[in-house]
Amino acid sequence: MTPATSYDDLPPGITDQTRYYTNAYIVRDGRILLGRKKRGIGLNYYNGFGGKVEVGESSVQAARRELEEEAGITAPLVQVGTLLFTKEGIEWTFHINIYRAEEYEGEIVETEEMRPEWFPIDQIPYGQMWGSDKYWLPLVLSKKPFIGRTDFDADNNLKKWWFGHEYDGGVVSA
Ligand SMILES: Nc1[nH]c(=O)nc2c1ncn2[C@H]1C[C@H](O)[C@@H](COP(=O)(O)OP(=O)(O)OP(=O)(O)O)O1
Repeated sequence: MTPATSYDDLPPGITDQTRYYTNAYIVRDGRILLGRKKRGIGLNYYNGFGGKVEVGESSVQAARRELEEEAGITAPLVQVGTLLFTKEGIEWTFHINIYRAEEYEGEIVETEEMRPEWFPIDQIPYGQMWGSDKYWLPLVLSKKPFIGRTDFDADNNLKKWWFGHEYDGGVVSA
């Protein structure tokens, strides 16, 4: 059988190891719910709520579980994008499905992992977020399905990126 990938043919920066993650945003009444990360990679960055997809789970099941674990709420999440994230020194690619919802149930709570905070959508703290989010979060807000790739160095500086989405009848790079 032909292998799915050949090392000779891989695009630069990609390995054949992939790990699956999720990231979810609640957008409601002109505001977006972000969480300030309290531990791990991306400490103190504002982000959506999400994490690793566990064995036996679908991506959307993982997204719902992580939202509940990290913010205490449930929501009818719909996928809006996919991000391939690489970081120098990490040998796998993070495949992150991005979700959004306009409604939620439950009471938003601070957890061990995240401190939730609402931001007006014209005051998103991009300076305290992963460097590529300013390019693709607007696509989440406008519900434009997208796919993208972001390559970071070991110090979390954004080195290269590409986002594609469809609009006005064509596919463009944002
Ligand atoms: N908003 C974002 N923009 C971006 O460019 N990369 C992001 C991102 N959110 C997460 N990533 C990347 C960086 C990070 O190393 C990886 C996994 O992110 P997470 O914060 O979800 O991981 P965690 O290790 O906290 O997962 P769990 O422990 O399962 O919650 O995905």
